[in-house]
Amino acid sequence: MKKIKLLLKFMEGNRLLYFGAVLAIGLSTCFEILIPLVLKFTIDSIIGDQPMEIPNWIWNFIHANGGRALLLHNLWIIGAFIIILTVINGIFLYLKGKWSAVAAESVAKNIRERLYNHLQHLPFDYHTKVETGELIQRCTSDVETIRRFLSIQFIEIGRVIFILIFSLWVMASLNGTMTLVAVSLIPIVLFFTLIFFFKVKKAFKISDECEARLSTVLQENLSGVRVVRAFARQKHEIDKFYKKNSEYRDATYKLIRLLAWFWSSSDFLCFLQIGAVLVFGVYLVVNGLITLGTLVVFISYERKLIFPIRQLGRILTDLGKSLVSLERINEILENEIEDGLDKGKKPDIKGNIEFKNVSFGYDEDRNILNNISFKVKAGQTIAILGSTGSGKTSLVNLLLRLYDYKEGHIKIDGIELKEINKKWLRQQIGIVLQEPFLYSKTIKENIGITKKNIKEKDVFEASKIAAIHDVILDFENGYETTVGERGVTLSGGQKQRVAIARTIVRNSRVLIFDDSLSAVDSETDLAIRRSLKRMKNKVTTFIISHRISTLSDADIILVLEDGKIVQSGKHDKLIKENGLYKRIWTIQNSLEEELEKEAMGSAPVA
Ligand SMILES: Nc1ncnc2c1ncn2[C@@H]1O[C@H](COP(=O)(O)OP(=O)(O)OP(=O)(O)O)[C@@H](O)[C@H]1O
Repeated sequence: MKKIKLLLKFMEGNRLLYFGAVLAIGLSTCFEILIPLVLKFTIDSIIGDQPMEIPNWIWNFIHANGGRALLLHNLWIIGAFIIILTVINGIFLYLKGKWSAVAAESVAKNIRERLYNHLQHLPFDYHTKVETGELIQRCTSDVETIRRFLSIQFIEIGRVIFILIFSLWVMASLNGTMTLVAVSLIPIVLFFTLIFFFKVKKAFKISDECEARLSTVLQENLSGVRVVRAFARQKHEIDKFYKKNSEYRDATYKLIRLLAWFWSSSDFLCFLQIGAVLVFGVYLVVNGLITLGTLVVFISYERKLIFPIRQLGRILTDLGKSLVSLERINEILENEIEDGLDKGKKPDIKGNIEFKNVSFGYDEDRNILNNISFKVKAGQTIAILGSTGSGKTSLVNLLLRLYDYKEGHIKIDGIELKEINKKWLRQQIGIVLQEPFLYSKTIKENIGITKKNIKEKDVFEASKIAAIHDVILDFENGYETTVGERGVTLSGGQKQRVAIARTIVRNSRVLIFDDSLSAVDSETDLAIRRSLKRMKNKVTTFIISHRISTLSDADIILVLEDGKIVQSGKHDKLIKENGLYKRIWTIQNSLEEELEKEAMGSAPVA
């Protein structure tokens, strides 16, 4: 019931169109029902000599225009009348098809827009947990299933109801006993259909889930195709795909077997019912209990009645499928959107940041960050070093309020972070993510994507700071060079620098580089950091890096281990302390020395 309500909610704004479609199908059914009655009248009262059981005004009309004799000698008039009825029936069927299709398209558009809108507002955490392939399937295939149901089957339910009412009413008025025979197997067909509906619903769900798993494998494989190639994992990936593909095929086979079994056995029941009408009807005609015309009406109504009832199985199956799709869509919509995204203070951020005894964990029972405290003044650079998984990204994510801290305080310019409007905060703080994502657009569009009406000179300026301007100008199409999906036509370092330019162009007072200089060489890294220092505004900069040379000239360096600050201070102080910083510095220094020696040794003697 909840799902039906949801469906009706999605239909808001299109209900009038659906009402029109239902009306059209009702009128079309009336004309469809009328045609066998005209045949009965022709067989019994024009060709035969039965009394004309027609309304008086029709009788008067026929009588005034030549009577029965005229019709008998001009049977084409009856033929023409039947054609007219068929054409009117066709017009109503056309209107029904048109209106229901327009309404269904509009509903599907509504659902897609609602889903997309909702996905944009779900918390960051949601997107780190769900599979993209699964989401894509829900936004496409599941919406399509609902669209198809609403456009075709939904209205068919109305048709079945109309046929049932009109034909039973006419049949009962013609002959009660024959009507009982005509409907004798209908409860069995209906029962059979309903049982089948419940069985098949489960099979459809399994098949859909298998399809989703298959899309996920495909999507992951295509996104990570370069990793697969680099690690020569093609066989593993192909095996994985084959497995999911076979599971999908098996689930679909099962479904098809069920459907085949249903169609064949229900066909048998339907023809048995038509046969019963035929045999019993012929018996009644032979014994003069009903007319031949009445038998023609019963046979033609029986076909009109029994097949749509059998079709009810298909309709209910599709209804079941649509309800499953609706449930899957609803699962997304039921996720709460990010809390208070546009609520809170919108201070003019200067960049003084303080962490005071901050603790945070993704799960209730495990802290990722413990008792973190430090202060950074506007314009200073703070660097964070730590082993993998020590909590560096988590720490800067807190600053953007992608997650909220559990304990302690984070203050920006003295204002508690939780009081600041999330949307505003994210507009004020620029972050270059660990894995930069570039759109399939030109480099210029990629850099300017976060700012409206951006000026070309600002794009150039940002690119110069990111040390990518000259590289871009060297490309044949310069800034108009289209970047392939995920930026594959650029090198890792170039991609990182375009992403840096994209962040710099926003003129944020706080910048975060989450290991974003890892793919650039030391010289470019230095050039970028120097340009950042020369920027007009005082920018508070967070740099996460594993490379000591990137961190060494920071005003404050934090060393994280297991979510705790184990060392902090300037480079000169830290290299004197025994600890992680000194260890990494020593290793990196000796590596560099070795590389230098190797380079000297291989240099040609002048
Ligand atoms: N969305 C999440 N849900 C649950 N746990 C997470 C989530 N993101 C990160 N973690 C866990 O939190 C811990 C810290 O992760 P984080 O990404 O902050 O580390 P990091 O120091 O930035 O690592 P790296 O240098 O590898 O990027 C890890 O154990 C990680 O598995």
